[in-house]
Amino acid sequence: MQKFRVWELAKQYNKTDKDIISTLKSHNVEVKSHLSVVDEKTKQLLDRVYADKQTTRSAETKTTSTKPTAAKSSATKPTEKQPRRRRPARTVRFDQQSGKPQEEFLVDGKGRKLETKPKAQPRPQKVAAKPAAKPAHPKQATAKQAEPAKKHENGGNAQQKHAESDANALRRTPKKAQPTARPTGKPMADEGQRSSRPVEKRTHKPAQRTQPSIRNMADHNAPAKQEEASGNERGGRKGNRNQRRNQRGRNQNKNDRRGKERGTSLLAQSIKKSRTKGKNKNEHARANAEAVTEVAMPPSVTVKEIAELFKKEVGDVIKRLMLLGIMATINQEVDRDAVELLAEEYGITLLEMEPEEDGTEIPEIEDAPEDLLPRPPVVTIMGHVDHGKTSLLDTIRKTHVTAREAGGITQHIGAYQIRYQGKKVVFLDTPGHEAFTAMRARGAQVTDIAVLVVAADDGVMPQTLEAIDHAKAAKVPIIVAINKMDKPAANPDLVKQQLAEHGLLPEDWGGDTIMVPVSAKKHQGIEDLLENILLVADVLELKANPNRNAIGVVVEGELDKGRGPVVTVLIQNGTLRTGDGIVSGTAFGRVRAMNNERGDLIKKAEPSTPVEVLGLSDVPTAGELLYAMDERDARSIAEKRIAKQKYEEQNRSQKVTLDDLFNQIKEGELKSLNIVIKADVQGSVEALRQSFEGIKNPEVRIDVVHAGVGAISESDIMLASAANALIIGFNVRPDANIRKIAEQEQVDMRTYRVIYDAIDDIKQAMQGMLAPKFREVVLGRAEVRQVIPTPKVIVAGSYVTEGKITNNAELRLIRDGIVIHEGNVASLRRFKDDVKEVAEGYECGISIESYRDVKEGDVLEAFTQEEIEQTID
Ligand SMILES: Nc1nc2c(ncn2[C@@H]2O[C@H](COP(=O)(O)OP(=O)(O)OP(=O)(O)O)[C@@H](O)[C@H]2O)c(=O)[nH]1
Repeated sequence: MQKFRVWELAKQYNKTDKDIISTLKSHNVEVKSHLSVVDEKTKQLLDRVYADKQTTRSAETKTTSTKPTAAKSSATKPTEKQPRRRRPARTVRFDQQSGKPQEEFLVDGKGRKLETKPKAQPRPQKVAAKPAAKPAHPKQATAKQAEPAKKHENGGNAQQKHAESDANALRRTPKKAQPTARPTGKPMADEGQRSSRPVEKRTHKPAQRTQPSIRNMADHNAPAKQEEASGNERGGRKGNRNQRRNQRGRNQNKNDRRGKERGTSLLAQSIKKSRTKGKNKNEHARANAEAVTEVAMPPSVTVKEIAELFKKEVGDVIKRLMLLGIMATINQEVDRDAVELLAEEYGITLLEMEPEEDGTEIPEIEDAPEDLLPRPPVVTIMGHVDHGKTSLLDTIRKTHVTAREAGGITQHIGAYQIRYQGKKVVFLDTPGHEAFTAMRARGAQVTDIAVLVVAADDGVMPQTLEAIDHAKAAKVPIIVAINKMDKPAANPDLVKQQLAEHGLLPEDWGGDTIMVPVSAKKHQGIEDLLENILLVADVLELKANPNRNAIGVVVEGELDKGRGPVVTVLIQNGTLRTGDGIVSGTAFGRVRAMNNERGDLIKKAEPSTPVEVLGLSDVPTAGELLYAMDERDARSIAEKRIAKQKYEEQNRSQKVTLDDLFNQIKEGELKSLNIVIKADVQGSVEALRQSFEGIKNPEVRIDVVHAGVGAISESDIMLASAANALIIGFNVRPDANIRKIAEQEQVDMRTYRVIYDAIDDIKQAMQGMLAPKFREVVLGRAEVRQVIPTPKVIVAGSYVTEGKITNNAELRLIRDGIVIHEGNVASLRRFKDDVKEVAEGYECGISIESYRDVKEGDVLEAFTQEEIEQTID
């Protein structure tokens, strides 16, 4: 079902956001703000409401123009009798076909048209279009009523009455002379021209867009100017005559004022002003004309900027914010919700500003079909640990990657190009599937074909299934390489059967998955595999345009001491050349040098070529796209991205962390350190509380905001977040959910098993001495489902619920959120085999070194210690 935002509807119906919201509310449809979303049904309701209203109004307007005297009352207050005072009635003429307001004018007591102006600004007219309608909310009334007043400050009692409704705000706000309310300094006359072409708004230069435009009537001449503009547009001598008359009138007023002022001293004038201040109703009316009623807000504003835009005193803004429960200082940024509340308080309508052009996005250029040329396929090798991915690739490349790798395990993603039967094929060697997924998450689909390596003697294993899921999710065709066929235990039929059970039916069984038996070790079946890869690639008809600026995907990157950032990029489209300007994420630069996978210097890299690129300012993340472009543009985009990143980081509220505690104390940001204590037993809670409260520091005081027994809960985090506190857990462990919430709330949660460690950390952090050399990294968790006693050890038959368990990790045994024991993994097994790791969603047998007290329902948490770089201030 289609969804609509309130502001979109407002635009569509030519209404203000508030109109739409109040109309919806009056029909029992709950909407909160202009950003709220409504469904089609609600839109249909609005269609009906506004269709009805407009039909009625069109009819009324028609009557007004034909029978002026009768129309006068119906246009202003249809239900009332003839109004006592003959005030000008505002009416709007609608276009019969579009139903949109075409012309707005005043009619005098006799129904004569006083002035006419073309529909210039959609919003003010909307208000004018229903003068008699009673606003649903008094605050809305202020905004709407102020509208006619500001336009026709000399318009008589009606305006004066409207002005009174806003008098409260004005009494608080000392009146200032406002030479012009437009920060751009553009005369109001422009408004009519601009708004008569609303489409142009989209084509505004960003610089113009960033200027907050205030639809403020503080410019006393503005209405006159507007009329002038409309007069000009209508053309004709009458318009010019009016213009001249208006001008003469204004000059006369000016002269009168000057004359009066000349006759009195400045002091006398100011005394006179202060005496009359707040008493004279006409004064209020004029002041009201200065009040801002509509403001286009930039996306981020400080209190000071709000005060300027709203034409209010900073103090008043701060006070009102305080009353709304928001504490903000003059230079503090205020979020959109708060600005909306404040605007409502002041009776100001917030206008939607055109979203600024991002400047950090690079538009996609589509290639014409005739520019596309065939390109080599990019193949990813995937599979379970030790099934022979590296060996297979190694055999294909006829080099020896395995020998060079630490511990024989693939450590990095590599990208290599080979040539077979005169055709090129690119191989990516992935260590797992995270990188593959991470790249896709960034929108970079790097792989054309996935080769799934399954050891013929081991069969389908957890990561085999994971690989299938990843390839399927990426809609990449899979070719299965049944490896280790040379082994006596090889059972390809069993592998095929297992794969068939997971949706991959072999071709020879009537399915469509190519399965090739190979032996990486004995170099058997490799040609067959390559032929099949080329066959699939032919079917895929892979093409790219080499004659354009290059786009590539960062496969991996590192900071080389001598060469700076070295980035492996797979070119996807276009040709990258030495000297090209490049940008990738927030890194930018110029291609200083390029090497192919053999380390040879190359001058250009065409589509599907993996290259090592030197010359970027920084190391981008794997999966980031790299674009070739003019170097200055690249720098500019990167700088904008950096600024955007900084802004987003700054916008995250700064919470207290132990690592940053000293800096915060030093900068005077922290006067008291709030702590939430959670421990396994009451004795520990008290011991910690007393110890913490005993820590003396001249600049900061420790405040234990909460202390309790038991596991760290969500409410503890919420409390810590609200109180800007640290959580100190003693012999307790937060579960995955709690950790996630803490991360979201940016609450620093520290757990200890030795009280002195906790006290020491706090003391040292306060003195800026905290030097944690290691940080714990949780690898995963498993739930004990069955306890199997053996003579030597207790095996915990477990199910990995999160992350992974590895055989070299440390283990923590947790019972009901309390840490019972910490120790090393003695053995990790799947079925009867020792394994290096077990991934989430799989069962395994875990035994803990020299420990037997394991119970069903216990949680085993695997973790390692990660070294932290120490910094010296
Ligand atoms: N007999 C036999 N052994 C093989 C074959 N292919 C690989 N191996 C062996 O299997 C072990 C694992 O091979 P790797 O190529 O490192 O496996 P991998 O899948 O890349 O492993 P990771 O990089 O750890 O994910 C090595 O000892 C290889 O010698 C094969 O075709 N036959």
